[in-house]
Amino acid sequence: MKPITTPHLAAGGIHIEGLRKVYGKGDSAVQALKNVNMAVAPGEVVGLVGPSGSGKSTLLKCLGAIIEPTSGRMTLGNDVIYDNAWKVTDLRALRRDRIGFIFQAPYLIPFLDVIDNVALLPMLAGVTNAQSRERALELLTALDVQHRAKAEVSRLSGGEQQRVSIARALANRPPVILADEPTAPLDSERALGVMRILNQMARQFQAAIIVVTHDEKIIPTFKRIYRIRDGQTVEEAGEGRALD
Ligand SMILES: Nc1ncnc2c1ncn2[C@@H]1O[C@H](COP(=O)(O)OP(=O)(O)OP(=O)(O)O)[C@@H](O)[C@H]1O
Repeated sequence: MKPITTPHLAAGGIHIEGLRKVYGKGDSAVQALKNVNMAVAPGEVVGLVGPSGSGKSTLLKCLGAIIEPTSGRMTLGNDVIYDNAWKVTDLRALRRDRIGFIFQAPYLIPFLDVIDNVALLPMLAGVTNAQSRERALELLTALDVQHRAKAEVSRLSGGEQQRVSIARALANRPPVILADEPTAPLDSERALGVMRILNQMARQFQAAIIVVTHDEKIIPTFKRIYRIRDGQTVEEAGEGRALD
């Protein structure tokens, strides 16, 4: 096995120590996460890989402040988010402003055009409409779909919709992006295309990106992988196969 290169997280990134999650109580309790340690630096894309039932979704939901862990510690940049209890009072604002989500399906809003799908989150966060649209257009340009800015989402190809959903995840400039099986339905070429984009976006916007995947096509692209099994993570060096 190759040596591990855990990034130093002097500034930014996400850091998790000894995270545990128990569902239920007593005899029916399930220890979904037993001891998860993870560090992802700004600009880095890591893989989170594990068999069914190993705890990937639970970890992603804890990271995304969708469910509450049982114990442990999570920091985002210099801020302690969770330390045996939430340390942030407004979890909705945390999810909206500091965490970007990318799913297997794009889940775009059908009655908004492309640019407003991306601009909506900054608008909800209090950015003016004009600035939100400007930011959305900048992201759509970075993702090479700016020519579709005024289109209805139903008129976009699947690949274009996926790029718009990546732009939306970046719209509030979150320090962390959680991607849940973003390449599962795609063929090899398109899957690698999405990974190329995620790597570019991580560098350009200094986001720390965590990609949950089973997809053998993209696993060689990661420089670092967290394997999760029975609720525990083990870090290993990936192949980091060049994407460009
Ligand atoms: N709401 C819940 N209540 C009780 N147990 C749960 C709940 N959600 C998940 N679990 C259990 O926690 C463990 C981890 O589940 P989790 O969904 O995180 O795994 P996963 O790796 O995402 O699996 P998959 O790849 O099949 O989606 C499993 O044993 C599962 O049955």
